[in-house]
Amino acid sequence: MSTDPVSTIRTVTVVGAGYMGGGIAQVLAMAGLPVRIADVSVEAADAALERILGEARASEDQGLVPAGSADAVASHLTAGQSIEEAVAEADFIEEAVFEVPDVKHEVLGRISAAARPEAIIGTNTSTIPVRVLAPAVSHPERFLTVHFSNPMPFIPGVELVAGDATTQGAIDAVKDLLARADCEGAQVADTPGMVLNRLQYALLKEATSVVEEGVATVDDVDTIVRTTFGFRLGFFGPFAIADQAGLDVYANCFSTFEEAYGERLATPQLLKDAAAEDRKGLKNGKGLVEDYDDETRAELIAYRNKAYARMRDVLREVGPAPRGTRRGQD
Ligand SMILES: NC(=O)c1ccc[n+]([C@@H]2O[C@H](COP(=O)([O-])OP(=O)(O)OC[C@H]3O[C@@H](n4cnc5c(N)ncnc54)[C@H](O)[C@@H]3O)[C@@H](O)[C@H]2O)c1
Repeated sequence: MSTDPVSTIRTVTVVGAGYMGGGIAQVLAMAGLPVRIADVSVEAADAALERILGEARASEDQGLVPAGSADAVASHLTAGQSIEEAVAEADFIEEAVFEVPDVKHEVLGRISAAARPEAIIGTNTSTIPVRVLAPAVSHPERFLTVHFSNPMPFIPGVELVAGDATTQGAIDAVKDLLARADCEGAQVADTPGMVLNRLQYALLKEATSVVEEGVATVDDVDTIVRTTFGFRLGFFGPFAIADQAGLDVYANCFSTFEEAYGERLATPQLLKDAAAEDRKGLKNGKGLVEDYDDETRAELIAYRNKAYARMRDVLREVGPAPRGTRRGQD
């Protein structure tokens, strides 16, 4: 028999209070939700609680989170005695144990057996499809991937993936929870690696090829990424960036890529269609996925310029990242 998942999440349990689970618990407790954590043992959960409270205090002392955040975490976060005890009353349970399907199956089975049937269960898996994990859960209509990013207290984006049975109500309840915690959820299809890691790993793969081919050193790759398109990514995604550069420019560049690298970097159909419709992006107001009237265009350019100018200020203030010892030179 199917059960409607809760429509408003008021209490949370995080199972697996390691690096990610600890950060997730911290952020949700900071947002004022009662949060319980559970781990392999009561000792592990207690130790995680101490660690999270210390991290919350340190973040506040460094001015990285609003004043009062550490107290909010201290008053909202508790450690459970066991997975079963910790999940019994929760509206939402987030599983954040090791990225090993068998371990996740076992833990999700225990969570679903002990939780209320209407409790929503999320998995923080980075790569495992929902359809692989859903069989571990009874009432799969309340199960979905809720993939937070690292370091959780500071990165707001969350990927959501519904399984075949997941109800829209469960997705909406999680989106509402995320909004209350100042996070932003985006729903994507059930594929290995989803969107974030597929794009991020594609970048690493191409960066590795560039170095292996002797095109650039690791340092030069990093410098180019940080100082050029990486600069834009805090504000815009790839489609908006293409519109701003000019779709005709992109089409010409893809021709060169296709000639050099073949199918792997061939012109995407979306861009071919745009060229056929004389879509040039911001320059003629006809973009890849949206059109821009003159007023929006002017506002967008002003926003972009302000964003990048401020980005330079932030980088000057924060300074370069500390470096380790280069391998082979120690
Ligand atoms: N580290 C990242 O950058 C990152 C980013 C996004 C998503 N994730 C995903 O989050 C999940 C957790 O990753 P992490 O980096 O926090 O790992 P982690 O090793 O820091 O934490 C895992 C926690 O799960 C606990 N655990 C393991 N088996 C358990 C069990 N049977 N019962 C209860 N607790 C158990 C461990 O004791 C540990 O505290 C993984 O699925 C990972 O892919 C990680």
